Amino acid sequence: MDGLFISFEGPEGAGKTTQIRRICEWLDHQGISYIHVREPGGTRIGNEIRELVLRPDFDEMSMLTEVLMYASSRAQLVGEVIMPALAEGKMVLCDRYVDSSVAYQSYGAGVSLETVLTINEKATSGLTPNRTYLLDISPEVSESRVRARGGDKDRMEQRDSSFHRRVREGYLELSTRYPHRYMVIQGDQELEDINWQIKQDILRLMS
Ligand SMILES: Nc1ncnc2c1ncn2[C@@H]1O[C@H](COP(=O)(O)OP(=O)(O)OP(=O)(O)O)[C@@H](O)[C@H]1O
Ligand SMILES: Cc1cn([C@H]2C[C@H](O)[C@@H](COP(=O)(O)O)O2)c(=O)[nH]c1=O
Repeated sequence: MDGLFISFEGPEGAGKTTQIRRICEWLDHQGISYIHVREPGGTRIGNEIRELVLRPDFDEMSMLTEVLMYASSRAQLVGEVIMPALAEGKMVLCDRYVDSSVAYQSYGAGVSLETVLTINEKATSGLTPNRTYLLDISPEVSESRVRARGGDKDRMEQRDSSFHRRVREGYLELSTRYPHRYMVIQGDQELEDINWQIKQDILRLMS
């Protein structure tokens, strides 16, 4: 039987990685078999693509190149890691997936929805998550968390506040378009409260 495929989405600093780590610890305790991957990345090839697509000095990168790079990393991840894990009945926790391309490259940067969806349909062979947790935070909270994290901003983090506002709106639109797949969680709640909501939902999905 195929395992559950779960994606985590949201703006920069929304808390995806933090929540996934806690869910992994919980799944370990429960003895539930899972894998945890992130995008872009998750494979040798994907990790190389990640370095390229996020390089802050690649100003000349065209939007089509950007869409194709995220989709290339995804195609490799789906074929090499995600599909085999699901076929073995493992749960897959994915830190970002196709909806990131829709939110960032389409809503944020203006690439047509049709282009992003067509390319990603090919890249994923149509594989869609069973559940998507959208950790929703305002651009102000996002900005302050990214600033507190320190370090240099990557190519996406460098984009202006209107871009990040459109990304957030894009995610919220996706959540209304796919209400059965999406669960929207306010990302500025206490870590433990968010974690509890996700765990309860995973238990429901597994029952
Ligand atoms: N609910 C929360 N309340 C306060 N701070 C939080 C919360 N969740 C996460 N953080 C903090 O916000 C920062 C970003 O969290 P995290 O790396 O998990 O976000 P992310 O969504 O994975 O970010 P990115 O997409 O940029 O990689 C971290 O410093 C983390 O400790
Ligand atoms: C998968 C995917 C990601 N992005 C953007 C979103 C973030 O700015 C970075 C990834 O960094 P993170 O620390 O792992 O969140 O890439 C995108 O624009 N399009 C995508 O498809």
